[in-house]
Amino acid sequence: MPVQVETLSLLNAVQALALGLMLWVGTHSGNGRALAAIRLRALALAVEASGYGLLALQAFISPSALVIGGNALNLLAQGMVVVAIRQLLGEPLRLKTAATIGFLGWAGVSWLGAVYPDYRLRVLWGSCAILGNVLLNVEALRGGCRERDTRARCVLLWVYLLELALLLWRNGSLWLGSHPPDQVATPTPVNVFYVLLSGMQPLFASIGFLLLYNEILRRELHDLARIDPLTGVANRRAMGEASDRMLAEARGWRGSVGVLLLDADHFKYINDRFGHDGGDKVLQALVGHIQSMLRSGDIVGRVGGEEFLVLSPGVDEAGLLALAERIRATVENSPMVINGEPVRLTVSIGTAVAGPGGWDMTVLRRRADAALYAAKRAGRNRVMSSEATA
Ligand SMILES: Nc1nc2c(ncn2[C@@H]2O[C@H](COP(=O)(O)OP(=O)(O)OP(=O)(O)O)[C@@H](O)[C@H]2O)c(=O)[nH]1
Repeated sequence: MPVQVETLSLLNAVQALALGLMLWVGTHSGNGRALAAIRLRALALAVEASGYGLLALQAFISPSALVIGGNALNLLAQGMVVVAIRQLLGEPLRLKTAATIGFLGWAGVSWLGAVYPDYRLRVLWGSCAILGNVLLNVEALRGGCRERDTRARCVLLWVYLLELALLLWRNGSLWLGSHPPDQVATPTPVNVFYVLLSGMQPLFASIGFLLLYNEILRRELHDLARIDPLTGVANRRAMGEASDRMLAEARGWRGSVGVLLLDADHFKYINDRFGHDGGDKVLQALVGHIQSMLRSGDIVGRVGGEEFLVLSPGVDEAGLLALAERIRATVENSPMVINGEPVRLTVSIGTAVAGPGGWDMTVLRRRADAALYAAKRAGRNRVMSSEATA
């Protein structure tokens, strides 16, 4: 069945335009980095559609205008996709690199189309520009097929891999074939297949892009559900998951996990004196002090209003008491200034160590809680071990 490049291009233009419109309208309300990236992708599709539109109208356009205009639109759309993917992933945008690739690609292709016409060199030059953009995308998506929760990155990586294969095949057939065409509109099997597949590419890439958007939103939701919004540390739920993980690991290699339960002393007074906002600032500063004392691998989380849990793998009783004492002393000796007034805060800490014979987090929490209660009763601003209060 004879297939005309113009007809295919028209179909591609309609498809890219429809996809772009759907993405644009579907994300029109709302703000944020991810939505902005989708809208940029939608605009890129509209630009891509214009490129295919030019190819469909080639009978009415001079060949050099087609080369100059068509490639300008194509390369512009590719540059926009590079930026959109990077924006979606939160990677550096590489605007300058994308613009340089686009400009050099367009200038070379235009030269080899209008001034010194050479179709094979023109395709090769344009392919190098496409290769540059694809490599930028692959770099942003790197590692996508390694982890289970980054499957959408993997899908997009495959789409770009197929694009590279298509480029290779097109150039190979041009340089090695016996009767190479002299422009993309010549209806040779290679050209028809190239326009057909490259026309489907926006569809595949858009689906991949939406999958990626979904993956990123899912991860953001996952994180949001596990972060305390006031202090930015793990919340009770995340600490529950972290303690299960840590205890299971330590149990595997017969190690230990230290548990610190820390409560700000007389916090009600701070709220009464400085207001709830002032109290919030004190809690944020307190978290900063705790974090400054932790080793890598230790985790702090907020498990109550002014109550924090620290998990420290691989420590023994003495090490844990030393860590607790360092935190207590740091808080006591670091006066904070709220609304221009100095605030002295102290904390009470209860400790417990998980090890052979005691791996149950509920029991550990209860022991640390009892030690904390003992520290409060003994006058506050002190560390108590569950061993001493057992
Ligand atoms: N600013 C602020 N205050 C909070 C927050 N969550 C809990 N609180 C306050 O923390 C105070 C806790 O008071 P209490 O449980 O009586 O304990 P306390 O005054 O610290 O006394 P002790 O623990 O016995 O030393 C209450 O006033 C709560 O309103 C919060 O997110 N922000």
